[in-house]
Amino acid sequence: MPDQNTLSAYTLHRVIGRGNTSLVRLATDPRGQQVAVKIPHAETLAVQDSAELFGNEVRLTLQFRHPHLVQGFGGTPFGPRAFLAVRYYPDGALSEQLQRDGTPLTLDGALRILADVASALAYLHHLGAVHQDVKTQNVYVAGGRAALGDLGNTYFLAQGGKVSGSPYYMAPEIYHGESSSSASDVYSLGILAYELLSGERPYHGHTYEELMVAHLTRFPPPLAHLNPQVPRNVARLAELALAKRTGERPTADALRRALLTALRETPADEVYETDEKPAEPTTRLVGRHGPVGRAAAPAPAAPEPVREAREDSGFRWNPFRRRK
Ligand SMILES: Nc1ncnc2c1ncn2[C@@H]1O[C@H](COP(=O)(O)OP(=O)(O)OP(=O)(O)O)[C@@H](O)[C@H]1O
Repeated sequence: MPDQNTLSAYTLHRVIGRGNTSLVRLATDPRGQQVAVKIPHAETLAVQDSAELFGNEVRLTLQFRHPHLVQGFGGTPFGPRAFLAVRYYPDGALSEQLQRDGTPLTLDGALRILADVASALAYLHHLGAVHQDVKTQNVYVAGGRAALGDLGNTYFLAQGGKVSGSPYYMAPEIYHGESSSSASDVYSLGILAYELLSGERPYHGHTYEELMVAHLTRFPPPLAHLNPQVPRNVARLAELALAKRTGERPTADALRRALLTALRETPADEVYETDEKPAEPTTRLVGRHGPVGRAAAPAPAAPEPVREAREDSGFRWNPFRRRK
């Protein structure tokens, strides 16, 4: 069986997407299974910061393992043959799906996507990591279930990293140039919740400055006014997620529980079986946010060689085990 961490192991087919960092092609892996292969643009590799972002995405995608993070199969973080093979989503990103369909999600469909993203964030936060780029462009949905992708800006708090985000989703503290934290991800999740549950983003603006003013000074209308069907506790927590002060926001796990309860499920504790201890958060953080829409490079995370996640990853996620 060819080594899944070399690009030559994949048969490349048509281009399915193009982002700022990479070209994405449909491919078949050595087992004949369809995958999406991300290949960095030449310009990405030529600039150290953007090459590091791509390398970071490759390493973390292969390191983390969770049903609601886009699954990585193999990759090479650096060099002219750098690439990342991930699960293929025929409908593309959620942003594209929403634009194409033109119809809003059903209430349960939106609650489910949000519960899945909240679950992925709770996992990252448990490990001491911050995603920093929660938005519809980075959510992928298949069969109604969602996975969060694009870990390029993700970093471990204990190791420090550059703060970044996308202006429509960025928390007030990031606009202030302060450090990001799990609460900043929760804020972005709150924006996503508004968007999916009401069909509208809570804050608008044509420029970075207009969006900054909106995020720093305005409050969105109550979710219940926009969509009276949204369960009361979900609306309350989604509004709290948009609190200007980080300490007033709920955790991703509290949102996950409220969303599952609204879906008439009993939320179980998620147990993360891991060989490694979650990184200890530290107050020392570096960096300021970068230009609109594009992140500065995070500090490299765990200095591990790229591995096939399935066999080697230390993290084992077991949704069925309850914590005593
Ligand atoms: N796993 C996937 N399955 C299907 N389509 C995908 C997948 N990953 C990416 N795409 C398609 O490729 C496009 C570009 O991907 P993505 O946004 O991840 O690119 P990028 O250059 O790495 O990111 P960025 O623009 O944030 O730097 C997406 O909008 C989507 O249409």
